[in-house]
Amino acid sequence: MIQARGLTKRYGHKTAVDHVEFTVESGHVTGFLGPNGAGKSTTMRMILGLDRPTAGDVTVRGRRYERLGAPLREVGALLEARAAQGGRTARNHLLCLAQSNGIPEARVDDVLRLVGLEAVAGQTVGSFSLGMSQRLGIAAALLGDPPVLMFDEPVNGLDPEGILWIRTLMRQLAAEGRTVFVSSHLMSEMALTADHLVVIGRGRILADTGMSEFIESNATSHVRVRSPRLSELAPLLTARGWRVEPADRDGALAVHGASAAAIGDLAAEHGLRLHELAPVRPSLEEAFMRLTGDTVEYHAGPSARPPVPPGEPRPAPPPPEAPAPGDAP
Ligand SMILES: Nc1ncnc2c1ncn2[C@@H]1O[C@H](COP(=O)(O)OP(=O)(O)OP(=O)(O)O)[C@@H](O)[C@H]1O
Repeated sequence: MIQARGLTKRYGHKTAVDHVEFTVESGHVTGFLGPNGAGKSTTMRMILGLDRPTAGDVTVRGRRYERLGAPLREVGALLEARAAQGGRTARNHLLCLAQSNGIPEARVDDVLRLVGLEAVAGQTVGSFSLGMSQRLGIAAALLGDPPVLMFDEPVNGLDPEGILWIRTLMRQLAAEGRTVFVSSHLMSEMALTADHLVVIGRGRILADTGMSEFIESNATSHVRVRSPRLSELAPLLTARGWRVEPADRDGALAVHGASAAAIGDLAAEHGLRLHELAPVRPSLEEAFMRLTGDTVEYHAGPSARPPVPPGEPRPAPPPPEAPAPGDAP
């Protein structure tokens, strides 16, 4: 279990983490989400004693990191994939870690096998791809067979097979009763991996809740409807008080506030054929964007902005640019 109480970190005038309270329970994969610069890495570094809190504290299994007798046996972490010294072989890198933490040599071969790096164990770490470095970092985290594991962006650089592997591994580690705390910006991946979420924005906790509760309380579902007679169907739907808007493709409608059955019945009553009637569950991405929208510090330009979720007011289009001298009218 990881527990933060009043955890605060200031860098000069910048408050990176602001009186944060949360508990990461064992037996679950807990996702740690937040926009860029929200304070995730700073929090993770404080958990691992790499940064000292300005106020408050954070404990792993009831003790601060620096008070843990054999840290690698208590908490394993992947923070920086490229942290290993480039001149060492993968096996030597792990062996040094094992020897300085009283871990038997046989465990090095176990974890190399577990992460699929057995065949390249004799290669220098500097020659590794990002994906191989990620696997090596995960091997180091698992070396002490710890009950608590933390991964910062673990799927970064992994190919689809690697992503599936780490997802399965994390779920398996949690099923064994371990505490698994993982940050990622990949919402679709997080939705498949985590069952609990801690969400941070501008250094403050915005949510600490189960995955489905988070999605349900921050986004709404709708029904996607396609019909060759949409122009007749749409007014009937709005007359029932259901909110109707164009869906994002195919000329379909997104209907909010009605079940698929109710829409189907209404269409049948009026003899209107339907070509699609599909309940759409809101995604983690949609829920995350709605909750954290106000806390995002670094916005992309308009063309790079993600589509506005259904039901949200759309931003006004930019005013037309004045034609440059010489432009064709
Ligand atoms: N050593 C430091 N000195 C000064 N400011 C820092 C330092 N480390 C982090 N910060 C600031 O603290 C805030 C939180 O940073 P942090 O790296 O924890 O965010 P993050 O949620 O991990 O972001 P990302 O998703 O981009 O990795 C940011 O505004 C960052 O610029």
